[in-house]
Amino acid sequence: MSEPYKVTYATLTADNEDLHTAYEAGVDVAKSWLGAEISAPGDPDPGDPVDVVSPADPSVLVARVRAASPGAVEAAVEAARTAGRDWAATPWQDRLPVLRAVADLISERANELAALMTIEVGKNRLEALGDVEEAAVFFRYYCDQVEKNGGFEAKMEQLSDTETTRSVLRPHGVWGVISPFNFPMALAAGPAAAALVAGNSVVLKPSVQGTHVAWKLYETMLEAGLPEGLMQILPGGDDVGKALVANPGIDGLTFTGSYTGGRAVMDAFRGDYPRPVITEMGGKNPTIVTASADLDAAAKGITRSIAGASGQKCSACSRVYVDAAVHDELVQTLGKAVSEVVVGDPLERATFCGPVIDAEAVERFRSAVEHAREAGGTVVAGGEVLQGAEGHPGYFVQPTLISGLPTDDELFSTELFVPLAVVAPVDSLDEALERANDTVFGLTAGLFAGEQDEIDRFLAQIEAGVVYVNRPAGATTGAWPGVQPFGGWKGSGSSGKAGGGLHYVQLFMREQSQTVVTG
Ligand SMILES: NC(=O)c1ccc[n+]([C@@H]2O[C@H](COP(=O)([O-])OP(=O)(O)OC[C@H]3O[C@@H](n4cnc5c(N)ncnc54)[C@H](O)[C@@H]3O)[C@@H](O)[C@H]2O)c1
Ligand SMILES: N[C@@H](CCC=O)C(=O)O
Repeated sequence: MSEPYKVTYATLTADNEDLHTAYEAGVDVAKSWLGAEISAPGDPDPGDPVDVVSPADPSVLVARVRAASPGAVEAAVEAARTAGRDWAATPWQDRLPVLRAVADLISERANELAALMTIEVGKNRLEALGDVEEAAVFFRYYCDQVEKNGGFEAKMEQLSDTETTRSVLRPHGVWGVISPFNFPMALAAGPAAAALVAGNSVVLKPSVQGTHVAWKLYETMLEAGLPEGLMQILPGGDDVGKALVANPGIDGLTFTGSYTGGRAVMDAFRGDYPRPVITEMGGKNPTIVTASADLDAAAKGITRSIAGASGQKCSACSRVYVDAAVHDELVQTLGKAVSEVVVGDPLERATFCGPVIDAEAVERFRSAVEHAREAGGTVVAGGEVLQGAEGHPGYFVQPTLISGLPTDDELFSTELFVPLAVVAPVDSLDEALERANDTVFGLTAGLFAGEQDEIDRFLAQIEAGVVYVNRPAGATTGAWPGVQPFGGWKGSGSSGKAGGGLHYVQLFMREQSQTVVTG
């Protein structure tokens, strides 16, 4: 019997046979779920059916999704408000066991949920298992935070013997949670868990392209014993998200997705008084490599962050600034590593890079490569669209590295969300830091360097919320709750507090100062 395994995004190899056997059994279960019809529970007037297909093979129907009607949005918010009253009044000590049971049931079902995710959004098995386990860990971590902080209730100083004051963090009410396609379990579960742990109820609007996984999360939460009504789900696209944002019954909102979507949500979430809104948005994440760096480690970490989840992580590395003295050597080593990435059916054990999500993403890739060539760049590795080639019926592209472009080229500033990075030489760490920071984004960043002084300067000057030094498991990717709090600066995130960190649950609560005079 081999050792029990735990998959995180930093898991480098998976030679544990039990893991693969269990995942493959999960594939059989997930296949039996395919083709489900999904609409908001009790919706009398859902939208026309939209087919969600597998990006690895669009002939595979994953789910037929009918968007929530305006009436269903109203009903979900109202039901969440009603159920939320009892939940908010439930002592935190009684809320936590329910949410820990949710975490345990998610972990128990990890293999079938991960397999469904592989089919629905194209993640390889380790990435998908990591995504599911991260969802469970979010529930556990936020429960632990509430417990460690005594439910965020504290006695304050006294001005007289007859007066006592407590500071209490209390829930807001109903939270809207809008989630993206690329972490269809973890990034729906994370904000939902924090809201629920804090005593709120939740209305979830997942991405259309991750609807089936989000639906299974919803079902799992109910089956684990979450009180009826507390968690609502609204299938559908941006219009359903907009209807949720416009609903005056929403007391707080989290949005995880693109920069444009996040900015639109922040503008639209207005009402008679300000309500909390947390937006987690895109990235254009740089890695800096100095002349003192271990170039093999750099090539490994950067490759994982270019090609992991097919470049569809907000944390993906898409820019590399390397000291001119080692530029050619790094480009050669990195180019080789990128060209050796195994691209293919994400259900296969050997695959590292599955498909991108849809035809639009393939088109973004194709036009970026074309632009790079026209602008005088060199395609060092990859560059080809594989869609339609032997064994690649879905939206497959090659992980790609491009050199030789000027650093003001658009490929250094636009988030593409495909497995493509540009590399450029710099004359100094100062120049690298200036270029790395010269963006609206500030999500993640990596450094490979051998000198302590370089590490200190990077940590002091880089403008990003999640930073890594000398990390072959992922130059810019692979944060884990309780280990690396994950949140963006600047245009990558609005709250300045990070998911899976020490200060996140508190964002879902508001402080009440309670002074009581006796005698
Ligand atoms: N910072 C983070 O933690 C983080 C994590 C994951 C993904 N992302 C970012 O998300 C993007 C990829 O995900 P995506 O393509 O699903 O993003 P997206 O912005 O297209 O959609 C995200 C969600 O928002 C909804 N939505 C979009 N516009 C809306 C609007 N105006 N009002 C209400 N709802 C709206 C969508 O239906 C979906 O559920 C990338 O930019 C990536 O960097 C950021
Ligand atoms: N938390 C993930 C990224 C989530 C965004 O897509 C990471 O750290 O790589």
